[in-house]
Amino acid sequence: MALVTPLALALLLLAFTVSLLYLLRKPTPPRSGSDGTQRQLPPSPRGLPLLGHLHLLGSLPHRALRSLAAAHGPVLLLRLGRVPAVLVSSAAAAEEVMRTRDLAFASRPRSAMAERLLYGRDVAFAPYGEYWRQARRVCVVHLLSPLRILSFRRVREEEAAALVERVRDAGAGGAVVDLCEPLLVYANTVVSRAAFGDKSARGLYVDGDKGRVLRKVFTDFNELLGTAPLGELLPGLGWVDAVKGTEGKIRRTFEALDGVLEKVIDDHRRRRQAGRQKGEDSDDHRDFVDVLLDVNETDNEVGIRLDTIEIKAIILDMFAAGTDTTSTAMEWAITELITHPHCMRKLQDELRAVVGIADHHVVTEDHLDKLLYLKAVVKETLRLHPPIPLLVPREPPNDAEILGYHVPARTRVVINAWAIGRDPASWDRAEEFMPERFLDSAVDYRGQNFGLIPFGTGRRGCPGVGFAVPTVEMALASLLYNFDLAPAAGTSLDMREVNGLSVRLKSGLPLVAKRIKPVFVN
Ligand code: HEM
Repeated sequence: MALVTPLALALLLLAFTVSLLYLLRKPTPPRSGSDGTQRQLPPSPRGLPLLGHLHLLGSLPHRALRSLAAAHGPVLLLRLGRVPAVLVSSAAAAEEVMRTRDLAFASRPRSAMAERLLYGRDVAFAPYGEYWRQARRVCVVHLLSPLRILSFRRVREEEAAALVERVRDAGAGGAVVDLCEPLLVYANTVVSRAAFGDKSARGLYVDGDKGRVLRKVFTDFNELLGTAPLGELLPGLGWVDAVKGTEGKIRRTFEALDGVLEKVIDDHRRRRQAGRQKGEDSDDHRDFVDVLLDVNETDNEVGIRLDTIEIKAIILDMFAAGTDTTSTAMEWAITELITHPHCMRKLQDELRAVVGIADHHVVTEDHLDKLLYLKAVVKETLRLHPPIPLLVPREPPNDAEILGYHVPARTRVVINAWAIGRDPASWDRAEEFMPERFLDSAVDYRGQNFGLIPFGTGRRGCPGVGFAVPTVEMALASLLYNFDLAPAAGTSLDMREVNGLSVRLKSGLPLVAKRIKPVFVN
């Protein structure tokens, strides 16, 4: 996270100096509950005044937090600047938060960034309550239902074919391609076409200056959502965000996105009006904007009514939640396969066996059900590299409990899915990439197995799993059916991570893509 300017650094150093004096004092024992009764708080490592435990997070908090949990236990009380937080790092503790006491932990903390960028009316950051219940129902029942997801099958197949062509063209003559770029374009285009429909999405992703500017706006949007403003964590430092330009960037990004959404919604309204006059009313190819306008215009069975701002907020949520996460999962899958050539071979053998080898053969979604090793590869990738390693924080509005520890009301609850996925208590040879572990196993990521929770679970679990998984599988199958991927001669992959809205590869994924067979273009 690019949070620190020289000015902020000076302030942090000052805080450190004050803290050194404080360190000479005895640590404070855990305090009682908010109503004054004595209840046992989770253990808490020694913190610093002002910063609390913020300085311990480092640049990759999921890693630092796993070390803290190893030293102090699976449920820890931390203070991130002025924000109290409980860190959950075991499957048993996660199960208590997301299943046993799911209702108590079904709210989210307030995020000033999300309020600014998502109109304070989205789903993912909304506090638990009537608005969230209704908006989430719209997502689950209307936008992301199995039937709706199936209706985007053609989008995924066409975009996977376009991805293959893009990689073929960029890698012509043995040129090195940073695969992260085409994978992100693929994830973005699939979500854009589902959200806006083919016509409007094509307008957004045109090549040339306009397309580039818009892609940059969406990149900034994801980057901002992955940033915690300093002022939110440390009292009195809100002005630092203004000085370093975050405020201006938020305003510009918000205005640009708002303009795009206004135009797309207006176009849809006009087209729908014209279609109604012609008597057209087909549900087959409705995009998200159409579906939300239907909810907006009709009195439906549960009386949900969305206004234009809420429609814009929900659409932006789909971009925020569904693009970086999906492309990150694909990046890590390819990275692990390249560093485990026997797994790559096994997957490519499976692809040839299922899809066939004739030149005109292409991967379609009909093949996905038969690609069992591919499914195991995706699960193993999400176990070792959950794209959002600390999930999305929860916040109990009232006093609550985790594994017998008292959790005071409005404490932020952070679940380290990355540490849980690598916990030797749940996994044999936990640090190793072994897709075979899933071949004869019913374990999956849909929320019944708390050792594997890349999508969270319970009331706030990800409603986009059914959209994300075929998107990831189609791209991986199409790429690995068509290309042998390898680092350029004399280089190896840099597997270091960088933190953001999702945790991605720091140096990208520079590869040579050697065509296995002529790419068939339909
Ligand atoms: C590999 C891809 C994805 C991953 C790893 C992922 C992960 C997550 C996680 C960890 C959460 C928070 C869960 C919790 O608090 O228990 C979440 C929430 C959410 N995700 Fe996903 N997601 C992915 C793709 C998608 C897609 C494609 C969409 C929609 C098109 C989507 C829509 C949402 C929404 C709307 C929420 C908020 C749910 C709520 O707060 O009620 N996600 N996702």
